[in-house]
Amino acid sequence: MTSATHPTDRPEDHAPVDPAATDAPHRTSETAMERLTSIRGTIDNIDAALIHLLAERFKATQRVGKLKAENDLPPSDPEREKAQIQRLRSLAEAAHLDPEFAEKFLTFIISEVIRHHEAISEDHQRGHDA
Ligand SMILES: O=C(O)C(=O)C[C@]1(C(=O)O)C=C[C@@H](O)C=C1
Repeated sequence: MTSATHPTDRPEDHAPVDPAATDAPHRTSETAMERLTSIRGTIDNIDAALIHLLAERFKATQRVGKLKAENDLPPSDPEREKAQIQRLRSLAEAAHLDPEFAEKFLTFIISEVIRHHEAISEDHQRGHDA
């Protein structure tokens, strides 16, 4: 088997390569402050991407919240959450990210989503009771 087709060579199995994170010889002429600034540029780009991804995720979950309220479905789905946690823990392991952190992060986001679902459901009920 060639290395390109090896199952562990999928790009998603590796942490993204940050060229500013290495101590390659060609970078030794840079000062520590220049390197710090360069790495912080990468961090700022990643933080921006995370915000955009979270905004898209919350737009999708707002649609789920409305669908659930209109169809009398409960705000939370523990079985779905169990599957999501298992999936993200294994993705985290493959990406060399702490799976405990990945689980806490997902649980934190989902608890906020459930709060939104409950608010949508209460609004929906109020609309029907009025
Ligand atoms: O998939 C759902 O049923 C959702 O409401 C979305 C979501 C999530 O944020 O991923 C939120 C709450 C549920 O307990 C499970 C998953």
